[in-house]
Amino acid sequence: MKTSTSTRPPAEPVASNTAPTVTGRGICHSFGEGELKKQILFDVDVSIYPGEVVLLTGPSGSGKTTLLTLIAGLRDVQEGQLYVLGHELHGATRDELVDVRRKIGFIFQAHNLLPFLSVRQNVELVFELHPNVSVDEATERADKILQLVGLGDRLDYMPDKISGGQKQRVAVARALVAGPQLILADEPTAALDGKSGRAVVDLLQSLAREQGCPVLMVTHDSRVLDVADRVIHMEDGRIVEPAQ
Ligand SMILES: Nc1ncnc2c1ncn2[C@@H]1O[C@H](COP(=O)(O)OP(=O)(O)OP(=O)(O)O)[C@@H](O)[C@H]1O
Repeated sequence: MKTSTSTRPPAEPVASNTAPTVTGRGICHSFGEGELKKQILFDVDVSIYPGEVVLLTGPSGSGKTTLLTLIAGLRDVQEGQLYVLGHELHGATRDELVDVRRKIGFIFQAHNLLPFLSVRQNVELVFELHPNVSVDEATERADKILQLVGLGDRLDYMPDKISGGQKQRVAVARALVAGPQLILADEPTAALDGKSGRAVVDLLQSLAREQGCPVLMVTHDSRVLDVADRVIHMEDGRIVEPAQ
């Protein structure tokens, strides 16, 4: 696995011989049927390389979340080619999609913590998708990553007893705990004040880089633009800035 340190310069050029983690070519996507059918993505090309932090920006409704959920294997690819972590998602079976999702860490605006599970249990839950990881190992790995995100003293707290920023850090820990090969984040700082939002993206950047996996983050938050190695800008379902 590629490793990097905090001294790694931002926007380090990606070696041209590095295989992309994500390659999309000619992706089109529509919602609805018949007369109500509306095309949302038009011929989108996108590449994401190991180790980079890429921001996906653009006005509301421009198709950012649709693209992110396609890459996540959460929607069927209708048209175009989309390779994620070596899998072609167009025409992929359910099992293949589950396999891809297992390798991806997701962070959403609403952190989606389960209110009846403790901080530690919310993170351990990820291993439900990894039956080869024992309960003891799941606990050990959850505790370790929660220490890393600064929540080692909140392991047994319930979500309603921690702050919004801490909840989002639990969500980051959950996204990273299984050693993902790609992190997809949709507006991870939207619900946070400036300081907490900054802490979350800094953490995401440094931890993601330590684990060597790329981050693709949808954001409207101009306060976090500086974490980007690259910005992909979308308008009306098209990428208007070069994708690579
Ligand atoms: N499940 C769906 N069914 C029908 N239309 C949808 C669906 N999901 C999204 N859309 C439409 O697709 C368009 C793009 O939505 P998308 O969520 O991808 O945009 P976005 O750029 O992420 O916007 P925002 O920044 O507001 O989250 C919007 O017009 C939206 O209404």
